[in-house]
Amino acid sequence: MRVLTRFMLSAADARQFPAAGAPEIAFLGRSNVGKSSLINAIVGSKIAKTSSTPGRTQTINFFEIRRPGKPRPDWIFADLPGYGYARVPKELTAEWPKFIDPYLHERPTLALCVSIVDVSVPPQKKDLELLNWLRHVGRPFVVVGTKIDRVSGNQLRNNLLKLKEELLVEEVVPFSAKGTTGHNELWKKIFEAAGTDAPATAG
Ligand SMILES: Nc1nc2c(ncn2[C@@H]2O[C@H](COP(=O)(O)OP(=O)(O)OP(=O)(O)O)[C@@H](O)[C@H]2O)c(=O)[nH]1
Ligand SMILES: [Mg+2]
Repeated sequence: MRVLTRFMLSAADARQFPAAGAPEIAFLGRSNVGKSSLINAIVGSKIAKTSSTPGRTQTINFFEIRRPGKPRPDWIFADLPGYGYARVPKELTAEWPKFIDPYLHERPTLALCVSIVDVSVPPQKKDLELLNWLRHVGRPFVVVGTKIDRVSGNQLRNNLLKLKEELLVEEVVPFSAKGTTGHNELWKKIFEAAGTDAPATAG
């Protein structure tokens, strides 16, 4: 889908969050799982910095997303720092719960958490921990299984099944940032969760 994007700010602290506005979509997952790439893929431009070095995104980065012709932003996308990567400085890891917890607890306009997992590796304990955290906070979430371009056929089916079993979810949306799989499906979830006024269309 074609959208216009605007970088708002990077917040390293709850006091720096932008004023709540349009329904907000948060993108969460382990370090290097592909959060920033997923955002770039669905908006069709490189707004979020990606890197093969885990721990690249260390702040919550906010973006306004607007459909062409709309006077106001339709959504705010929040690219969250990855968690659970041991090689980032220890102080920073210690900061994460403090930093993300107020966001998940208090952000009034948070409409959907997109919880991103990697289908090319077995389900990880950290993935389940994040979902349980979201369940505890009571935030709606959708699980997206990214990097499907790295696995094929049967293996993909098996990995998706295993993810559903171990993460205790009914659905994992297959996705690739290197192709088009899952993009429309994810947009549909965003429209539904945010109560946006028109269905997502392809293209
Ligand atoms: N093959 C493949 N590689 C991907 C996909 N999505 C992301 N990657 C790669 O995975 C690496 C990490 O991607 P990022 O989008 O920076 O990951 P992130 O979760 O934002 O990382 P942090 O911000 O460090 O937590 C990069 O090398 C990407 O090119 C995908 O769908 N397929
Ligand atoms: Mg990132």
